[in-house]
Amino acid sequence: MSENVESTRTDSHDDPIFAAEQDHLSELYAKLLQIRDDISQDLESNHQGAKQDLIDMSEEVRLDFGGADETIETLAAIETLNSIIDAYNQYHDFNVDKLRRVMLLLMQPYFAKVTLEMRPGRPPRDVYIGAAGMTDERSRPLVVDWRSPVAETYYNQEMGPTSYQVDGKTRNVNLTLRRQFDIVRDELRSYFDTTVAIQDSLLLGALKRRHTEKLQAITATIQREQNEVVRHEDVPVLLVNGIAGSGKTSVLLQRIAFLLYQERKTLDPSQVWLFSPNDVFESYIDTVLPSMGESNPRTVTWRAFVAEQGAGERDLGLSTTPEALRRLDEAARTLVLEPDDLREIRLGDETLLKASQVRSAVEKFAEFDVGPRFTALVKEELHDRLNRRLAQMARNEEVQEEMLGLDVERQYEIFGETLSPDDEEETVAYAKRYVEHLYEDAHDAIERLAWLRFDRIGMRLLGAQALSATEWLYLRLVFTGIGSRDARFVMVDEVQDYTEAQLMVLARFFSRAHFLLLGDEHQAIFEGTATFSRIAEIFGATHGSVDECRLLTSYRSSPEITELFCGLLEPDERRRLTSVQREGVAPVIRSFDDRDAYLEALRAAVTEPGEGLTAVVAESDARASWLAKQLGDAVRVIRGGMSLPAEGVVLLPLRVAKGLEFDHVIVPDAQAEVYPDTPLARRRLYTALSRATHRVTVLAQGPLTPMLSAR
Ligand SMILES: Nc1ncnc2c1ncn2[C@@H]1O[C@H](COP(=O)(O)OP(=O)(O)OP(=O)(O)O)[C@@H](O)[C@H]1O
Repeated sequence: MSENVESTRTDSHDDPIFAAEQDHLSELYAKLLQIRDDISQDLESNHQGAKQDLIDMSEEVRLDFGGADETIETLAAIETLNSIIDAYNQYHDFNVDKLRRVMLLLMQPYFAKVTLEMRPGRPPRDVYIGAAGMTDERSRPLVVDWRSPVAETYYNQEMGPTSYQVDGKTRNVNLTLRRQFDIVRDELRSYFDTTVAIQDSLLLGALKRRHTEKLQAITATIQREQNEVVRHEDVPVLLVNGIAGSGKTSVLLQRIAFLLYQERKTLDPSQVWLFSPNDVFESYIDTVLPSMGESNPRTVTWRAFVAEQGAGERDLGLSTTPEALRRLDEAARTLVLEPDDLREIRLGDETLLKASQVRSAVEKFAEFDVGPRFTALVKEELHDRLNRRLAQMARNEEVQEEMLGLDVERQYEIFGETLSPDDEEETVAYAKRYVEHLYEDAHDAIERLAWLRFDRIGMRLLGAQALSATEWLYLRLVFTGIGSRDARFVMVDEVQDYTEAQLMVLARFFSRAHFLLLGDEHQAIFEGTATFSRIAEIFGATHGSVDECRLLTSYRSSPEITELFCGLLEPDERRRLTSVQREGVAPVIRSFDDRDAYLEALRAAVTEPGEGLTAVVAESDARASWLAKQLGDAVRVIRGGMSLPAEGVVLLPLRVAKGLEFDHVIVPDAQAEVYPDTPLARRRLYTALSRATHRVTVLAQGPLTPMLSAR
């Protein structure tokens, strides 16, 4: 990064600009406090009002199920009561949301201001940008949300004529001032004016701070290349290739917050899926979105996804080849289902549709090739047959008696009313609802395709002894065409660690969703994973087009560390990468001929007093166990499902360390034997070293890996 040009930093109270900005802040803060108090009071009085109304109403309502008339009256009264509660809730939700935004802003009302000439000749307008938006009582903006269209002018980092997009239209404006603030509550600590936006003073301040055990939102300091991803137009697939520490995970979370804001009327967080590498990582990122006032999306690992889909007990399928999936696709075209490929529909001990009935439903559509249409037709037929069977059961007197013998509470639970059938016909109608209630899972089983033995079919098609989870999921997709109709966005972090077959499953499972795929080819730490060009081909085939972005600056690591891990890359590539300049410590790289000296150095490194969190990143799980024995209490072993401590020394295998960061990283076993000069070992070493923010210690037991030189 080049040097900062014409930037001022001030914290002097003699500065009139500082004084004016502090005045503005104080005034705005008072308004925010007022808004907070008004809403709380409103909520409280409404709550009390609501409480009183509800008490009054509920006292009027008598639960009287004596006869048909009384029952109807009681139910009507309960319904009125419910609608009152709903109305309060809606009003309440709006206020609660506003209160949430105010509380967020009271911690830091804004972090930047842009002054814009909206139209030539008109006085310029100051726009203050914060983590959330807030208007005053006359609906004038006090602070605008960082995701609002006009805030783009801040992130664009273009002085003078610039533009932003509103509803697909470009608005041209003139940016005359871009000011950043360091604010805590109502106290202005300093401000920075950037006339030529090159170096970001706020960014340097943020990077100097020691990292915390949880990832932080980067809202105030999103950089230009990152903003292109965060605010990217909605495309079917966006593939981001970024070096270690370039903010991929951060950008991913900001993008989710951006989408939730932009599509707030229609997008629910549950329609956003986030695939993360492991559950330590899941807990590392779980406070970022809530700190921005948003809910977390559905976060899953591949393992959890597979289990959720009912394929959990199989081999995860990490060695499944794309050819195997293509063979399934092809073989399915001429597949003739055999009687043993089908299964009866049962619930507990009760068989609801016999195997012969399932078979005849399948035979009815034998002229269709196996595929979504065939499956939909058979499912419909099975639902019909099940309905007929349930109708038959409803005429059974034993069932009717069982129903009439239900206690009142259970009747209410099932029917929303108590039973008082007048005649035989009505009794049968109730009994129909009763059996539908009892056996509703049978319809689900039909939907889930429980009548197909995928393992048997797949094993026959592939001539294999067993199906992997990947193959099983894919075969089911051959039958259904799609997995999720509900998901709208699927984000995959660390995409370089997925195999082609896994990605083929995801692309097809979420064929209607838009994808954001982020990764770093140099961090592919497993054998046999997909290259970026293959990733683009796979998603191009299912989604039509793939847009690509690059992130080339490292924000995590000091220049010394960035130089060390970038030194492992091809010279061509290395030249394009940069890091943010700040003070750093030279890495320590040492090798030892004898084991005792090595262990002594390792123990010294882990017990050496240091700030923050230190991680010993072991090359494999086996090495992590060996090291745990050697280092004993000096380190805390991190396993799946745990979260990181704020400080101290942890020991974890590379597989778990990926995606995380630490103040100090110790890479043990850096001998040639463990890290030979192979492409895979190079990527593993690059991944381990790039976890460090400030310090790196590399220790080898025997000759050092040829990829590094001692220093
Ligand atoms: N614009 C930014 N402002 C402040 N900090 C940033 C910015 N971008 C990234 N960072 C910080 O840099 C570090 C690395 O970010 P992040 O983990 O998102 O990168 P990554 O590309 O996913 O890394 P990796 O691929 O190596 O796991 C984090 O501490 C993050 O807070």
